[in-house]
Amino acid sequence: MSNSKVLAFYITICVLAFIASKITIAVLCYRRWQRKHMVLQDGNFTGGKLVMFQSPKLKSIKSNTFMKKTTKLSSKDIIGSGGFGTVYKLAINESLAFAIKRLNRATAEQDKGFERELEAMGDIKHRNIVTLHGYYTAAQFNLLIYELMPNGSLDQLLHGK
Ligand SMILES: Nc1ncnc2c1ncn2[C@@H]1O[C@H](COP(=O)(O)OP(=O)(O)OP(=O)(O)O)[C@@H](O)[C@H]1O
Repeated sequence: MSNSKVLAFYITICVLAFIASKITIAVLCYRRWQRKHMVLQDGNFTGGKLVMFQSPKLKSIKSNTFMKKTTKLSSKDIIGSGGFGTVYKLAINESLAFAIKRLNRATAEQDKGFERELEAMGDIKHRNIVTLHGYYTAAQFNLLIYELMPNGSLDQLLHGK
């Protein structure tokens, strides 16, 4: 091999190594950023994935505790239902409770509804708008984890149950 070819070979190797190292650093930084923005992330709950956004309220809750209580929800915990799903009250302890909205995944439209709600509510933070704390997604259903409004809806307040 001529000298120029050897030189070109080394330069190519150096450029490729440089690009690979940059990509590795970018991936590691992105993963670190993702971890920082989630309190809990677990892919092992009956094949589903739980994601809780970072908030002081959730710091003390373990993902196992949260999921164990969620799987025990039954019809007696229902606090409402809308066009897309059923809403349950999930009490973690005496001072902490959430509203869990369960959306079935029977149709593509239901999946889209979940994604739309997640995108819209995940981006909003306002004292007059209920906070979305996270979500759980599994093969059969999706859950949206909301701050519980203990006094019910404005509709209920105005028109009764
Ligand atoms: N965060 C919450 N805290 C307390 N109750 C809630 C909460 N979110 C929903 N609910 C109750 O569950 C009911 C259904 O809510 P949901 O968001 O599923 O539907 P909706 O917004 O009323 O209607 P649609 O799904 O058709 O837009 C509400 O009317 C309310 O009574």
